[in-house]
Amino acid sequence: MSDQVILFDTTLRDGEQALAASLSVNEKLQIARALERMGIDIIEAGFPVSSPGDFDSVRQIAATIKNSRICALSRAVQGDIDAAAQALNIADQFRIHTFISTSDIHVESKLKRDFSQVLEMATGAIKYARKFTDDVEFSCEDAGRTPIDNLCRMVEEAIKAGARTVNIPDTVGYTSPSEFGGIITNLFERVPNIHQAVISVHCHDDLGLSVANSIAALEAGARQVEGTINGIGERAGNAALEEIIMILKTRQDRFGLHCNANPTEIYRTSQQVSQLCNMPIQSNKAIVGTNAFSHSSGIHQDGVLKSQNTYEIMTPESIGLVRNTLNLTSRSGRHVIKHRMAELGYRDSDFDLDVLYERFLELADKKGQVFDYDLEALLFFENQKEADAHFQLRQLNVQAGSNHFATGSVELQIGDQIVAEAATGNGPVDSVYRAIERATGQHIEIQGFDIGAQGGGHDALGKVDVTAEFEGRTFHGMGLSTDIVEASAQALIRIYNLIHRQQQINAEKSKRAMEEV
Ligand SMILES: CC(=O)SCCNC(=O)CCNC(=O)[C@H](O)C(C)(C)COP(=O)(O)OP(=O)(O)OC[C@H]1O[C@@H](n2cnc3c(N)ncnc32)[C@H](O)[C@@H]1OP(=O)(O)O
Ligand SMILES: CC(C)C(=O)C(=O)O
Ligand SMILES: [Mg+2]
Repeated sequence: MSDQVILFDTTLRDGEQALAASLSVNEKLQIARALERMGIDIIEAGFPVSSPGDFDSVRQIAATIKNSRICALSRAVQGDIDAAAQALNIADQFRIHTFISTSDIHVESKLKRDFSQVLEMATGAIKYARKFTDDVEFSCEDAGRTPIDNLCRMVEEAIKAGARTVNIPDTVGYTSPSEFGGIITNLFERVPNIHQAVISVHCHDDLGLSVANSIAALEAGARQVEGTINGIGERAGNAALEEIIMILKTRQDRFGLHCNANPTEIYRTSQQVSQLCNMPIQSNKAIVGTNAFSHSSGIHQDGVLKSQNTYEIMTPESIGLVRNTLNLTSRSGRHVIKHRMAELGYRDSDFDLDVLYERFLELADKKGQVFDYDLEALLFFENQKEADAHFQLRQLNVQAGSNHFATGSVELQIGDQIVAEAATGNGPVDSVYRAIERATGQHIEIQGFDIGAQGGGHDALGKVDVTAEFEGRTFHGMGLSTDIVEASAQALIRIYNLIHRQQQINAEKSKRAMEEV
């Protein structure tokens, strides 16, 4: 049996299912590019039938990404498979992933069918998907709770029908490692044609066992593993792919397995997913948490000073976290910024050096020393900006104290018009939000408002994340500034722009529909 493990990332599909605000196409493309660069073999880009937005993003990702194979999900029904094929067929090679539940509870209570009907739907869907591509993956949803006889039967028939990869998900994170590894061993012992397909696993983290279960399955012979960056996903999430990669790399001595991923891309990709998805990383999270490589107590610090590997089983550098020895201040030039960005894993094409340098100087003037997390936040914020944004914040002023209402005034560029407005409010942010609302003439229902500091100290960059609902969809805007009121205004303006773009798309669609009539 091969010792190569295929890495399948589903951050953009299963991961995205857990987000309050869906990602824009541009945001999904940024994540797909980072995954490609990390060496992920298969990227599950979405579930095209679920919405026109998902369809468009799968199509654009399939058109853009060349070094990872793009995959899309479909239920075991022809309409879903047609949508997946149409979204993917812009790429030379692609994978269709079709699934149906196999556990008694899902078959009876959810699908309201019997097992033989489900077997027929599964094999019919696989054969149909094979009309579009040789690379068809089939998943037995809720395999972890499926009677083993039924699971063996389903796997055997799926392979006969043409599935090249058969995925065994622990959909509700129910099994223990020995149990889940046992399921895979059983399949290898009992399914006669099993070696004609790659056996994959897809574990959820409801009991905190998703990574342990995935590893147990690899030990038992599975050779594809599915997961998401930072473990984001439905409910408690999916197996964290960065943890699996580092287990395979760090414990090669024990497992003897290889994967294509470049681990030095992990840190940057993890940060990007966290920022774009508005999902902060718990500080003690394995591999990518801020504390994952810091040592607090004297005995540990003494040990690390004497020999780093007394308490570090891997180095921060191995995941792309490179310690800085150069102070970045307003006296620094473009060369050092470029050098540091390269050390952090960014390529020249990831940023416009002049723009980044200009933002860096503005920040350095305000706070003195600029840290890595500041640089990364500036880059992230710049990447979010659009030159032709309909709404742009030109100026903002606030008067606030402890005794009175605050007064905020703003000057916005809206299209080619300059609009100025002022309002009072309950605190500076409220007054500015009211002034923006007056200037735009449009009310937006805010659902979530989070202020955080990017880095430590009272001069840290303030990061504001806002989520807001408009016509049943949730939008996410982020703002970044040393002034939290300005960061709050930027986040709201970003939402106005996202909604404006959505309105334009809707208007174009109804125009096209009218023309067709
Ligand atoms: C374990 C997982 O992560 S599965 C993936 C979950 N992801 C999503 O659900 C993506 C977002 N979902 C959607 O956009 C919508 O639910 C859609 C477009 C997929 C379907 O929407 P609707 O047609 O309105 O159906 P709805 O979601 O209410 O119900 C699901 C239907 O699909 C059926 N179904 C569920 N899974 C499957 C499957 N794998 N194959 C075939 N049918 C299925 C259900 O039995 C139900 O059918 P019913 O209407 O006959 O009872
Ligand atoms: C669609 C399948 C693979 C899934 O996400 C699950 O079972 O958790
Ligand atoms: Mg899942």
